[in-house]
Order: sequence, then C-alpha cells, then structure tokens
Amino acid sequence: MAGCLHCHHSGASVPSSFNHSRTLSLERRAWPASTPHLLGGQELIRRTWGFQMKSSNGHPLNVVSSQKEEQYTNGSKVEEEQVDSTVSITVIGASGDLAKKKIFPALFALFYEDCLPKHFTVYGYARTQLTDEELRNMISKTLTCRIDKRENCSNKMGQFLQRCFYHSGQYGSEKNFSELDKKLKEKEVGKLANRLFYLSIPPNIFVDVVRCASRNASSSTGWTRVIVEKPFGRDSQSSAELTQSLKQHLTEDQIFRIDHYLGKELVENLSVLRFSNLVFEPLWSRTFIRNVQLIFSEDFGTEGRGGYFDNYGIIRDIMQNHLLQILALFAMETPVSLDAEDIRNEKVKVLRSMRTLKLDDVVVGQYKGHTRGGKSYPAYIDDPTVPKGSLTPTFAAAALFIDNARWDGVPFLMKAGKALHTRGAEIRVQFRHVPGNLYKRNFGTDLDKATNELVIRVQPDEAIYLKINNKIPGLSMRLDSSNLNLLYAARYHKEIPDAYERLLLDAVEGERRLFIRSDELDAAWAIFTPVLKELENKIIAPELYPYGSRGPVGAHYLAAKYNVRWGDLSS
Ligand SMILES: NC(=O)C1=CN([C@@H]2O[C@H](COP(=O)(O)OP(=O)(O)OC[C@H]3O[C@@H](n4cnc5c(N)ncnc54)[C@H](OP(=O)(O)O)[C@@H]3O)[C@@H](O)[C@H]2O)C=CC1
Ligand SMILES: O=C1O[C@H](COP(=O)(O)O)[C@@H](O)[C@H](O)[C@H]1O
Repeated sequence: MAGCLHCHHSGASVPSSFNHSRTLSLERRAWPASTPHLLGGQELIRRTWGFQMKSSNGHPLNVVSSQKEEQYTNGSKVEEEQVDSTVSITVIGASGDLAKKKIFPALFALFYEDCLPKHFTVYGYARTQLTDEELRNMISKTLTCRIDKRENCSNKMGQFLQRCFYHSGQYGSEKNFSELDKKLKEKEVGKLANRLFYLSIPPNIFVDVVRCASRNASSSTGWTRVIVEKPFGRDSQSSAELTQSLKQHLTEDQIFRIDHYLGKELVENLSVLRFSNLVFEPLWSRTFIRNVQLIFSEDFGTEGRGGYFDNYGIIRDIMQNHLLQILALFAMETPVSLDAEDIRNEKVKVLRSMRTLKLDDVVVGQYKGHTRGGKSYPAYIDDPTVPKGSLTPTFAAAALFIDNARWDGVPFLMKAGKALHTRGAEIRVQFRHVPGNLYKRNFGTDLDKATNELVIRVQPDEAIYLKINNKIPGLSMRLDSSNLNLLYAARYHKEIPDAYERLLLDAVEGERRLFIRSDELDAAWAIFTPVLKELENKIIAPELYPYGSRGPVGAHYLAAKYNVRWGDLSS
C-alpha cells in the first residue's frame, strides 16, 4: 500500500481499511454494533462484528455466520487477529460504454497506485457472451498508465488483468447470480469476503439486479455494497419509487449513489478552499457575494447517447445532479466535522432551503444543424435514436435561490449545454462592488468590469483564479482587471486522478461523503420536478441554437433579469 497516498483524503474519523491483515475491529462497520435487526420476526441486538444481518424483505445481505464473538469462514473458526479480507468488485453491465471508458480504467489506476487491497478480484457481468480472456482483451484496450509514472506499466497491466474475470448472465436471473456467487466464493476462500457491485446498466434493470444480487450473491461474511449510477428516476415520484424498491433489498448504508462530479478534484477542493482560508470564508454570504454561476458546457452533441438522453434532457442529465451537488457543497454551512453524515446533513439543509424552480426562471434550448468552414454539424433531432420533432432540451439556464439567512436574494445561476462552442465546467463567484470605491472614475461607467470574481475551473485545465483590480505599471493611474492564478498544471506536477478513481476507492473504503443520500435526492428532485412537468405539459418549445455556438440568447435575458452578466463571456 506504500504507493497509495490516498489515506484518507477527508481526514475524517474513519479508519483506513487498507491494512490487509488488519484486525476485524478496525473493519468499517455497516452498522453500529448494537443496531437492532429483524431476523425471522425476532429482533436481535448484534453485539459482535457489526455487519449488517439482512434486508427488510427477509433476505440475507451481509449475514454473519456467527452471532458469537468468533468469525467463521468455511466452517472453521478464524481468530480475530488473523482474518485476511478480500474485496470482489463486480461490474454489472461490463460490456457497456461506461464500464469500458471509466470503471475498468479507474480500477486499474487504483491498482497501479497500490490503492486497492492486497486481495481483490474484479468480475465483469453482462449478457454478452465473453470468456475471461475476451474480457481482458476488451479492458486492456482502455487501460493507461499515469503519464508521470510509466515504470512497470505493462507488468502492472498484466497483473491487473489476471485478477479480472467474467460471468455472463441475465440481469433478472437469480440462478445466474447464484452461479456468480459460486465463482466469487472460489476466489474468496479462506478470507473475509467483502463485495462491491457496480450497476453500470440502464436504470430500468437496477431493481432486478439488486434483487438477484442481494438474494443470491451477497457476501455471507463481510460487507456488500452497491454503487448505483444515475439517473435516479426522472422526477420526485419515480425517484422515490426507485429508492423504495432498492430499499426492499438493501439498506441505505449499502447504497452508494454516484454523482461523478463529486469525485472531481476541484469539487473536492471546494470545501478546503472555503473552510481553510480566512480570506474566503468571511466573504461567503449575501453580504459580499452578488451572484454565483455554475456553468457546464460540452462541445459535442448527444451522438451515440441520444436514446438515453431524449428521455431525460439536460436539466435531469446535468443540472438536477452535478450542478446542484456543487451548489449544495458551495453553499452549505460549516459541517460539524468532515464525517460523511455531517456533510450530507448540511447539504440537505441547503437543498431544502431552496425555492422550487419556476418556469419564468428557466430557459431551454436545443441545438440545430450548422455548417462552418465547410464542415457540417448535425442537429439534435438528426440523431436516428432521437424521435423526430423531439422537444427535449439540450441546453438550459436557470436562476435558483436559497431562502436562508446566508443566501437570501443571491441568484445562483446555472447554465448547461451540449454542442456549444467549448467544453468546460466552472464555478464563478461574482462579488459586490466596493462601496464608495475611490477608483470608481478609473473604471468608466461599467462598474461590473471591476467586480472581483473568483473562478474555480473544474475542467479542463483545472485552475482557481481571482480577478482583482490592479494598477497598470506606469506613471499614469490606469487600472485593469488581472488574475491571481493557481493553474494546477503549473503548480502540481502530478496527474489528477479521474473522478471514478476517487469514488470507487471511497466505496471500497466505505466512505460515503461523496455519495448521495436518499433525503438529498428527494430534496434535489423537489426543486426541479414541478418545472420539468410544466415544460412537458405546456409543450414548451426550446429555443434553437446552432451547434458550436454559445447557446440561446434567452440565457442572457434570464441573467439580465437578475442584474447578472454571465462571467464566461468575458473569458
Ligand atoms: N456512458 C456514460 O458516459 C455515462 C453513463 N452513465 C450511466 O451509467 C449506466 C451505464 O451506462 P452505459 O455504459 O453508457 O450504458 P450502456 O447502454 O452501454 O449499457 C451497459 C450494458 O447494459 C446492457 N444493456 C444495455 N441496454 C440494455 C437493456 N435495454 N436491457 C438490458 N441490458 C441492457 C448491455 O450489456 P449486455 O447486452 O452485454 O447485457 C450494455 O453493454 C447508465 O445508467 C447510464 O445512465 C452515467 C454517466 C455517464
Ligand atoms: O453524467 C454525465 O456526465 C457527462 C459529462 O461528464 P464529464 O466528466 O465528461 O464532464 C455528460 O456527457 C453526460 O451527458 C452525463 O450523463
């Protein structure tokens, strides 16, 4: 584990679980040791290992083989101090885009950095018929080594691939999951077995998989956790139904709802920036901040994912989750500690203090075909997987408000779009004007140009910069706006890990801070559901914008309504 400098990023009170031959008492517990569980109609108080006993539907999840102080593996008593543990990571939907593009590469990166436990196995599961070797071939094409550490790269890849296996099965087949269980057990023999399932599949089969996995492939000696990919429903109701269905088979503690934006380096840094710098924290309120902007743009369309996207649209795809999560982290009160529950409690409070979004405060757009420099770019509706005449927005801008003492009246503007002129994600904080500014004359009439602005560029070219007013050197008194610039590439000569690496590692460690709790999800949907319904019921036509442009002009009118100018226009 020497190479993994992860330990542990939050500095939270949770012990590291990377001590392979650690004592069981160090094991992260799914339940406090005295949590009551229903078992066969009787309530038992577990005072032993704290592993969860069973799901609410009566099926075992993390069943411990003994109620006594001893731990048994394959019938033989294992002394507390001697048990080695292993983690089996099963990627459900292993043949898919996300698995190939993100999950397997992230797992390899963790292995490469010595961040995975000593004993681990990766299983791919999908309907596609593949042999272990075929899976390895498929994965190997997407693995890369850190640019700054190429030593032993091919050796490491070989070692990693030897730990990868495949099982073909149907998503709703208990029999197929029992077969998987048997294979997992063969690799886990003699060890305390922890299991992580990653649902990298379309949402309509989430519940089937969770049912089959919890009934037939839960660990009988260690923990079982499930990472669930978005979308978590389409609105409040469907999200609540999904949560309820998942909770028939899993407890909330076992569900790791992933929002990969929370795993991005600069989003993770947001709290550090604010809570550990005296120059920022006192300014973090309506007293000094005029508006906050959360901007996401992609310079490509929905090509290849139109089928999925058309059912969701950009508000559900980006705003309700990624941008809203950033907003909650940005605006929360100081948590009691860095513990996951303390942070998530504060995020929920922000979300619940937010005003329900109104139609008047939303602008929607959709990209249309465009020819530039002899090259043609398709319209959204040219995608063969998108229904003709679709009104699904590929762009949206929205003005949101947090009705609490800290943020009363401060507009939080969001803008997200596909097929725009650039790719990026950033947080822009525009500060108020300096009262009675002595240098007012030097800015001419446009005081907004003198606004201090803090920019947190999440991607690409990660950076934090602060626009300040400065005297241009020389004999005259002329001012300009310059940047105090922290460009990550110049400051840190280290490759930034992919968001999925951080999140997978957290899930293995049982760190829930960067995963979405069900009450957060409910609060998030409550903000957006009414407007989503209204857009659909009133059949609101999106404003068309050319592929590769800056998006609909309506976004500027919306900002102007709140006396805001989008900060990305001047960059
Ligand atoms: N791709 C991305 O960039 C992102 C994806 N996500 C989410 O991650 C999850 C996985 O995404 P992605 O990999 O793109 O999805 P895919 O469409 O590639 O599906 C993954 C696998 O699921 C199986 N599958 C696909 N459609 C069906 C179906 N209708 N019924 C049963 N099985 C099906 C296929 O495997 P087989 O046929 O072999 O069983 C496929 O390889 C989704 O929930 C998606 O919303 C989230 C963020 C980004
Ligand atoms: O969740 C999603 O995110 C991607 C953008 O992620 P990024 O890390 O590449 O910025 C987006 O393309 C996709 O539509 C959405 O589902």
